[in-house]
Amino acid sequence: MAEQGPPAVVFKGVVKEYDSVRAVDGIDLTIRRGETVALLGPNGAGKSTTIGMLLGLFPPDHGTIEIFGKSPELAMRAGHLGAMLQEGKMIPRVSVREIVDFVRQTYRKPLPLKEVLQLAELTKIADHRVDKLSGGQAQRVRFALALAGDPDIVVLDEPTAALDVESRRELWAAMQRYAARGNTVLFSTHYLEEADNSADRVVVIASGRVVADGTTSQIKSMVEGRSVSFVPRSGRRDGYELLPGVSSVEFHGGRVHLRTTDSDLTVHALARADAFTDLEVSGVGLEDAFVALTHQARHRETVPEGRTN
Ligand SMILES: Nc1ncnc2c1ncn2[C@@H]1O[C@H](COP(=O)(O)OP(=O)(O)OP(=O)(O)O)[C@@H](O)[C@H]1O
Repeated sequence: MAEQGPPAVVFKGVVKEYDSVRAVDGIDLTIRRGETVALLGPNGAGKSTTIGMLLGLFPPDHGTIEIFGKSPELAMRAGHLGAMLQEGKMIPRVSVREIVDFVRQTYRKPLPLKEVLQLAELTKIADHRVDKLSGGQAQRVRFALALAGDPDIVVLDEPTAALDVESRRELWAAMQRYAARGNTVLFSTHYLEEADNSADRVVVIASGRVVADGTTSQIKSMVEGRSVSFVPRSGRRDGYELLPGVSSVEFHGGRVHLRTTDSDLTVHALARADAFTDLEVSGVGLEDAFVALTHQARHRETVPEGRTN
């Protein structure tokens, strides 16, 4: 689809500090209209702070943020943004239909009630009381409230935290229905699998910076190679770094874990030395890529200026 007008979101050199903590440390990020983007990072990476500034809840200390070319405050007032933040208590004694309809009516151009209920998969439980719902159903109600004003962009801060697998699946299906209408979605998550399954693009944040940005397969390929692990036949713990292809060596639980750029060469050399039992060779998953990228970012931080490794 051709892009019309300014991008959905543009961050330029955005910095936010709390006392001595630099929560966001120079983020540059453009999100195109219609993209579904996962903001992926460990605890304390700066995801919630980034989302808070995007929603205009507090301003950056440095840099600029534009939503469709407008400031976050103006974009929020114009109804471009819908948000689902981490946990909020449900009002007791009202039904799903009543709360969704109430919130709809606070907007100038809300989505039809029937459509909101369908998008969030709430039609069957529209008459249930909101304080009697399961965790997953309650999250879908929060999602419906974020959609009620028909926003162009919906922002979800760790929407599936504390949900079971089935509830997560239902919430992602609801989100994908909304994205399929051409809307832009930005969500934060710790669940690497969710980013892999649900997002067009993954932005990895560590220590307040973007450390990787691409499709999940691009991010995986940034951490090249495969993982080879085995139980050493002789109990030997040294010399593995000299094997062909090997880029790192770790020991856990009685096993040797090698990362290698050429698993065939590495395994042949191990076989010639009759060095292993219980061999496993696997590709690098997003989990491994994420840990390695975060580690690289931390390493760069601790390397004195002028050094390259
Ligand atoms: N109000 C605040 N006052 C002081 N420090 C804060 C405040 N909010 C966040 N921080 C700090 O800023 C850093 C980034 O926090 P933030 O909540 O943005 O990360 P996050 O990636 O969303 O983490 P989580 O996944 O745990 O929610 C952390 O070091 C955090 O302790």
